[in-house]
Amino acid sequence: MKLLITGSSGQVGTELKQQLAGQDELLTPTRADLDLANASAVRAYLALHRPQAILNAAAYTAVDQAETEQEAAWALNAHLPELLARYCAINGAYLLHYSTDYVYPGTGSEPRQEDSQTGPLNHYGKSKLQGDFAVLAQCPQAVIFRTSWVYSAHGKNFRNTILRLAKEKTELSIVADQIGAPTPASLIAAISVQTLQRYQQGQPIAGGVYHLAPRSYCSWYDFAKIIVQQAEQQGQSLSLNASAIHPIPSSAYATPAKRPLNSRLSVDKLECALGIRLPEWQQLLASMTQ
Ligand SMILES: NC(=O)C1=CN([C@@H]2O[C@H](COP(=O)(O)OP(=O)(O)OC[C@H]3O[C@@H](n4cnc5c(N)ncnc54)[C@H](OP(=O)(O)O)[C@@H]3O)[C@@H](O)[C@H]2O)C=CC1
Ligand SMILES: Cc1cn([C@H]2C[C@H](O)[C@@H](COP(=O)(O)OP(=O)(O)O[C@H]3O[C@@H](C)C(=O)[C@@H](O)[C@H]3O)O2)c(=O)[nH]c1=O
Ligand SMILES: [Mg+2]
Repeated sequence: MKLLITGSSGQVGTELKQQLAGQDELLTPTRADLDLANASAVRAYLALHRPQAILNAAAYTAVDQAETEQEAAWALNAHLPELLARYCAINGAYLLHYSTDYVYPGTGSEPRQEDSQTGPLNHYGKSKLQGDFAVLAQCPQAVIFRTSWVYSAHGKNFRNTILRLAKEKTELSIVADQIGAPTPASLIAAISVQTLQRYQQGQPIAGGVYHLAPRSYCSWYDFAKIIVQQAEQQGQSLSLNASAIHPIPSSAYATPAKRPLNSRLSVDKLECALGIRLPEWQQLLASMTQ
């Protein structure tokens, strides 16, 4: 099958490319090959290459920058998914799309279900929610994985930021009142491959939104502490001790974009659809070797 992976240099895209290598015919255009913010260039690319499935791992993910670069965020997060979904609907192609916990308002303390009320607090979340609506309106068979707090060995993510800061600083203050689930890009890719295989075997899971994250939760503060403890255990030379990481409320950490406090995602729907049990975040982080 001819597969298009967009954003193949990103965290999720890199893992998808690795995990799908050799199995299918892969199209993995870079930004230099194709500017995904340019709708007519994307239409021409699709018309030329005619993929049979699209894994849309491209996005505008700079949350604070999206407050001022709204047009760029909307081009990638809302308009591109709509265009890809229309192509898939017209051409009978399969679409896997990725979304975020930031589409929810973060109220309460219960895990969110896929049909829970949305209400993004920032422009990144608003643009992603618009993308989700557009995908399902154009192509109801599409699968949207809403994930959270993505990290991988390579790329821009919280784990790499903390590992860098742990070599530069002796004290760190990290928000302890935002709760969610850190998700390795490799897990997202593995579940995506499984979902694609179900489609290829003629047994696709139902179209719609699924939460894709580990089944346990923590705060960014908890996550930072374990990241540093793990680096200490692996013998990395750090200037920061895990006991010098201090919990702070979000109100003490000013950022241009507001973040949700409760990012707990219920993963029952995905576990049931695929007949799997998702791991806990601690177990997944422990298996990171670099
Ligand atoms: N990161 C996170 O914490 C979370 C991410 N998600 C969602 O998961 C998905 C994957 O995210 P992640 O892997 O972290 O994203 P990354 O930011 O790591 O990667 C984004 C990708 O999109 C590409 N891209 C962006 N703009 C353009 C453009 N104009 N033309 C061509 N390529 C472009 C980037 O290319 P280049 O390398 O050239 O910049 C890169 O390959 C996204 O839908 C995201 O919203 C959901 C929850 C959490
Ligand atoms: C570096 C640092 C961050 N923080 C806080 C800020 C923020 O609330 C939290 C995480 O920081 P980040 O900049 O990684 O957060 P952010 O970029 O908002 O992460 C989000 O990215 C998008 C793409 C998503 O879809 C979300 O699921 C989520 O992963 O930690 C501190 O409290 N102290 C620090 O020293
Ligand atoms: Mg970020």
